[in-house]
Amino acid sequence: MSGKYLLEINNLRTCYKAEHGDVWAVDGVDILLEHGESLGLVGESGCGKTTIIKSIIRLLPERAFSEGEVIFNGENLLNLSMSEIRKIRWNKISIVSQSAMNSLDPVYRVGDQIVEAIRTHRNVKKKEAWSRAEELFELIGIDKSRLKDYPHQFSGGMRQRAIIAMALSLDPEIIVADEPTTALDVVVQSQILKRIQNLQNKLNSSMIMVTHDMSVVAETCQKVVVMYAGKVVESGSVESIFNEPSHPYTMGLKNAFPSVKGEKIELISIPGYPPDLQNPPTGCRFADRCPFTTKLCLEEYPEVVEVNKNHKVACHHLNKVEEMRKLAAHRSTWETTGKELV
Ligand SMILES: Nc1ncnc2c1ncn2[C@@H]1O[C@H](COP(=O)(O)OP(=O)(O)OP(=O)(O)O)[C@@H](O)[C@H]1O
Repeated sequence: MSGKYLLEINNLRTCYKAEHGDVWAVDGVDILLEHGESLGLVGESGCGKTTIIKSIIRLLPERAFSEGEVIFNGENLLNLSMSEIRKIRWNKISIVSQSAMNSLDPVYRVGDQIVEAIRTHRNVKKKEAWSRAEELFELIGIDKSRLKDYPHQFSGGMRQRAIIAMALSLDPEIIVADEPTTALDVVVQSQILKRIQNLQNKLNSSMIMVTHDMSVVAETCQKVVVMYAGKVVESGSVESIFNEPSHPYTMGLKNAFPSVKGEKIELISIPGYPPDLQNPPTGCRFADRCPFTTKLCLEEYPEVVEVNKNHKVACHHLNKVEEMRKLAAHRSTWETTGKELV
């Protein structure tokens, strides 16, 4: 273990080479993850969240490449050979993905699949691996007798918990949960998120939670990174970002999801769509959807400024942030997108 950070992503840029031109889906992203910390990577569909994860563990398609640094335990993962990266994937950085529920093989008992996963990476006897699987089922709250069941005998929520057990089976240093609960109903979703959070605390592993839902982040994370169109627009502690959102996009995202504390707030969605990443604007990428856009926003990409301890924002209008916050809470504000309101 070296350094303060377990994972340090510096100026990560990832490009997909498509027929009609290059798509820089991730464009200059910095992320710092500390030991034992849980970080929420949040933003609308298509903003580059999954691309960041695929870049970290080098699972990009052939016609894609990354630049920059992804330092994990002192090594730049982008420079490792495929055989070296395979030793890290799953073993040290494990993924619970969007489609994980379908990744259990229907013809094998769930327990055997966990045992198999453990024994592929660790030189242990079957019996020892089975005890580990029992221990993990206890941790995720499923009776160990159910290890003998087939996946179809599990509910969706149980299947997802079994996948989490599998992801934890090798004591990874980082658990990446990529939209782990989107396919589940709200009640099960909340139970699973609580469980993930408890487990992460108990095991003291670090976590990256990828989601489009701000309330999921509020429930499970300590730190937040808000992405928009391939760039980080705001990052900081959950308290800081929720109490004092400083980028209009974060303010908009907060409006769009029900409060986890159950406070009644009016849900307001952000009108419009993110820009085409094949031809991104020169200025702030959120400018054409932002109610506070000025000429400067259209012309120059804003610098990242630290507004509070470890709370960083890329917006030209931080001098009027309080006024923006007040206005952003009203639906009418978002109906005037593109007109200088402050
Ligand atoms: N294989 C690919 N070839 C070309 N472009 C791609 C490819 N995969 C993703 N993209 C583009 O990269 C951008 C980022 O996609 P990515 O899947 O990382 O976003 P995301 O935030 O994870 O979205 P979602 O929440 O929908 O998964 C999108 O504009 C997408 O169209």
